[in-house]
Amino acid sequence: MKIDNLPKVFQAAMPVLETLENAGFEAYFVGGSVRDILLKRHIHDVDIATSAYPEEVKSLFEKTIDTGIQHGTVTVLYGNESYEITTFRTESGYQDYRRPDHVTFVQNLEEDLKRRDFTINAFAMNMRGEIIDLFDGLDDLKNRVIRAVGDPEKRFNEDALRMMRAVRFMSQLKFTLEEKTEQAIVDHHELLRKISVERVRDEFVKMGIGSDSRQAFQVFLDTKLSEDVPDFEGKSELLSVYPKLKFSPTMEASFWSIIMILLKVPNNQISKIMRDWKNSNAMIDSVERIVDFFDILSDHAPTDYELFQMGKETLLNVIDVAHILGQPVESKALVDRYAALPIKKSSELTIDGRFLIKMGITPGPNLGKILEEIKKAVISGQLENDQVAIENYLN
Ligand SMILES: Nc1ccn([C@@H]2O[C@H](COP(=O)(O)OP(=O)(O)OP(=O)(O)O)[C@@H](O)[C@H]2O)c(=O)n1
Ligand SMILES: [Mg+2]
Repeated sequence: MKIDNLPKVFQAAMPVLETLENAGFEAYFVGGSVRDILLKRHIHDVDIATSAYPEEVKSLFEKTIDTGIQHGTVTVLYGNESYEITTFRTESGYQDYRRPDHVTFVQNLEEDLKRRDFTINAFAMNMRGEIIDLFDGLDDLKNRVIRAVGDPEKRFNEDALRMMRAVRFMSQLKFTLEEKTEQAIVDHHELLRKISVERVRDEFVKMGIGSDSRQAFQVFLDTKLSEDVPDFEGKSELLSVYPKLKFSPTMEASFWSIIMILLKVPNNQISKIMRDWKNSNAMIDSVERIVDFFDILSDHAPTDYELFQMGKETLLNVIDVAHILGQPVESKALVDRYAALPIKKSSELTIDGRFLIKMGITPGPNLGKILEEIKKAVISGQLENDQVAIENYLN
């Protein structure tokens, strides 16, 4: 099979492959980008595999970074892009179920593709757009099946995170899980405990916001993978409720907020669960805000001032969450109202504290109150955002 008219991301990388081929090496696009071009999905980054050793790759390009040189990966900066170029390798002697503790470079593409997790992730594509499919991945793509390359038990023992990747891809791609691959997860789910929470979390979130999260969550439960992710109060209820949701959240913060709302987690305990999953402080803050404003929106139509406080991003998240939880909100009206607010940020006020002091108001908490009152009046349209108007208003 051959792909004509390769998308721009591949075109831009052509000179890199060409340089490697002209120097007598083999070079291919591999991994998710080849899968995604075959599925006509958006391609976010392209990975390259080559028969050249890392030192040889480095000698061929002007700007390189030693990304993971002991594992064979060099990043090449070319044009405005960067490409991870990895020497063909096998991975033997996995010890911690996470990373190869020993990689062996090989001269042969087949060996490299054999070590990969799923047939749909084990394609290679050369410069001419020809697809190399050694494990019938094209059939699996057609039948929309996630199937391990070779022996699934081996693949999961090499890297237990792959079990989470399996359910994540089910959700993202709306694929089903091949029987033996699923059985191997049932038999080995507890290996997931050896993987860092951060890596598990990233897959968990991708599963939660994928387009078929219901089906994927169900398999996540059925295979008992769910027993090997951070434990928290209400986890089992959550996991059984989630597949019943009709839609998938579109954003990571919405996903976590839905979890908190479904579990009725009090706002002051949100950070505990979020921290168990090793979320960043920024993510924790967003989720707390979304849950707060979701409560407000459930209670009454937000005032202009509340809309201002929410900000565009939180508003979109709250709408996302409300939609999925089946709570009717007039999302277009809200977004339009937000867009029509006289100011979107406090810094857009034409006056500030210093202006008020110059007007003779004494610094202190009272000044803050007056400033806030002016802001409210401007936001609600009672007062023009204009220095003279504000001066008159205060006198
Ligand atoms: N645990 C893993 C992770 C990756 N891979 C291989 O390395 C490729 C690139 O990995 P990565 O970028 O993590 O995943 P993608 O499949 O590209 O998915 P995404 O679109 O999310 O990047 C995968 O396609 C697969 O061939 C693997 O075999 N086992
Ligand atoms: Mg990738």
